[in-house]
Amino acid sequence: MTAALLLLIAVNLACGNMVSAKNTFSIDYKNNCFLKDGKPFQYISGSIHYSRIPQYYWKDRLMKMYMSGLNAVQVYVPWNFHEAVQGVQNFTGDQDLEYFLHLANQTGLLVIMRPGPYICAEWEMGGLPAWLLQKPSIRLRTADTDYMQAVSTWLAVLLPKMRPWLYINGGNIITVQVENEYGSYYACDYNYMRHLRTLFRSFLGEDVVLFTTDGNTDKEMICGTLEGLYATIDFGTDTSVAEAFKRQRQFEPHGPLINSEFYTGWLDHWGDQHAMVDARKVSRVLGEMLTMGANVNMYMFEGGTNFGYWNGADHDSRFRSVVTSYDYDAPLTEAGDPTEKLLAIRDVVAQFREVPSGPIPPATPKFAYGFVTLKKVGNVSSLLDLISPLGPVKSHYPLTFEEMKQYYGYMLYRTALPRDLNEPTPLISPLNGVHDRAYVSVNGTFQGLLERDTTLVMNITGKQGDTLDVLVENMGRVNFGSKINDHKGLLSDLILGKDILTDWQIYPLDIDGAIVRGWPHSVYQKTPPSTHTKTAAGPAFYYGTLPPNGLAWDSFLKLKEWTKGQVWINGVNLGRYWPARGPQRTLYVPGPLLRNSLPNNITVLELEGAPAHLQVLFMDRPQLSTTAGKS
Ligand SMILES: CCCCNC(=S)N1C[C@H](O)[C@@H](O)[C@@H](O)[C@H]1CO
Repeated sequence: MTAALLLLIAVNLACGNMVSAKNTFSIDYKNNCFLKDGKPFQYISGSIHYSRIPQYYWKDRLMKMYMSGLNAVQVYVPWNFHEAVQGVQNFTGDQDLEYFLHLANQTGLLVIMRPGPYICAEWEMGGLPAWLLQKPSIRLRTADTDYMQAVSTWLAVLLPKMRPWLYINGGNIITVQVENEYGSYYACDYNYMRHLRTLFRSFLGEDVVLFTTDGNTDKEMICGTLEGLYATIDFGTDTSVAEAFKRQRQFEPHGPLINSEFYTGWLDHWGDQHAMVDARKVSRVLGEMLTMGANVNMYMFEGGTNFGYWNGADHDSRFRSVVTSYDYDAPLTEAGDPTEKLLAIRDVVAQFREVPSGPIPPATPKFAYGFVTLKKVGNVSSLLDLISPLGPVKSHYPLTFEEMKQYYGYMLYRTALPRDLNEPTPLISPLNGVHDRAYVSVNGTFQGLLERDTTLVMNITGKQGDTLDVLVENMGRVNFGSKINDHKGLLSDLILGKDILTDWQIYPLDIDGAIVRGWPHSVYQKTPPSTHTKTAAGPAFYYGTLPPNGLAWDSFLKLKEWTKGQVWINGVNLGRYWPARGPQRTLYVPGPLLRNSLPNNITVLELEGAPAHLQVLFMDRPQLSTTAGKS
């Protein structure tokens, strides 16, 4: 053990007893630790995102975290999860943040709150609402007046809700993070961070511990830290603990050592191999940090799911969308099942604090409901009156999702072919303006696709006047780095041969609204759709029912030999599937969304091509790591 490490250990073990004082939580700079009610306190925490777990299961996950020996949980607040539409804030049901805090409190868990306003988290646009992009020139995560106006309005709603939950006010929130890894962002705008510090102090008071988190490099710490905000770092199992905390000490010579995000696993993009981190490495490095008296938050402890359209994306060399599962190879699986990694972590924690006696609550029961054969409803192009009831907006040039004031999901761009295309003719996105994937049909016949960064040209044929339909999918906005101002739709013109395509009819698609209102089952339950080939390539809806069987247990939906699309069960949007690319091959189906005595409505939007068998399979185990190509 190096001298530096020994010194760090010695200093941090010197955290002595102080005068006890009820409901206080502060930093003891003399003894390099937190003081909770005047006594030394070390948090051993795990990240859990309520926005990725059905409310029904919040208590189950929190209990498992408590029984694992944790004394705190770390929570992000995704702004867009609560305010998807500007000015309409939702804190009910799965958005009931205060109920989540109550359950954590009831379970005996303290809370490290991370309200953003930006959170990264592989979440759509890092938690920022897409309606911010209605001002195309907005400079996100800076002192930009329009951005700060929206942030101030949001925090004026959120932070007063958090104030009573502060530990120093009798609640369970012990510390609050300002922004998120700001040092990783290009802007390095100290006025922005000062604005936020003022807002957080004005709503939360002078006594709560405010902190920042950054990667442990000089540049990140220089741009991410600010006077009055305690600087913490994040790192995983492949970083030297001593080196990392030495970096923190450069910015916080005194006070507790803190790793705010100790990566227990990692995220997956579509097309990746499923990321896994060895449990023995996690245990070893966790033990090393706890031996030094450091405070550690394990990111993630329970990952959950990117339901609906909530997944984010990364854009380094190219755009890479994050998968629906946020399993993260975390100690609790996506479905909340304890793993060997959790047991190994609990054994380490038991060396430093008493872990609750008794068993870890078991995995929730899973059930393999078997096969369901679906029926085709029809091609997207033929169903616009149902899924786009407001009808098209006419525009000479294409409009983006944000200009159309639809922020998530899918949008259909329609125009007429300007001339006969007797030979295959290139349809080109010369400025790489398809964000993110476009499914192209002529007169309802699928002819291929364009994809951001990878497929900028495809060939089509047809006759003058034929209907050209371009269905564009928003695959999740970039959540990290300088490209988070990620507009969606057709951001630039499409060229057909040498002609710029114009005179568009742009259909916003409210698929979720139609399905919540009972479509397509309410329409076709009695009279199945008349014609339609059983399958054909191209964007189309399929539907079926899983019969009730007296059980509403968790399950995993496998769409074997389907290509790419979206699934809804009983009106709930389960998220995206893409078995053609992987690594994820099944979608998590939380038992509470199933009905045990009524038929369960299944709706599938297949974007490229359904298999002839039209079957989907409910299994009792997930498949998150099969390599592409295997089904
Ligand atoms: C591939 C680039 C990932 C950037 N994100 C990083 S470093 N991370 C830090 C970030 O604070 C957290 O929200 C998560 O996004 C985490 C990765 O799971």
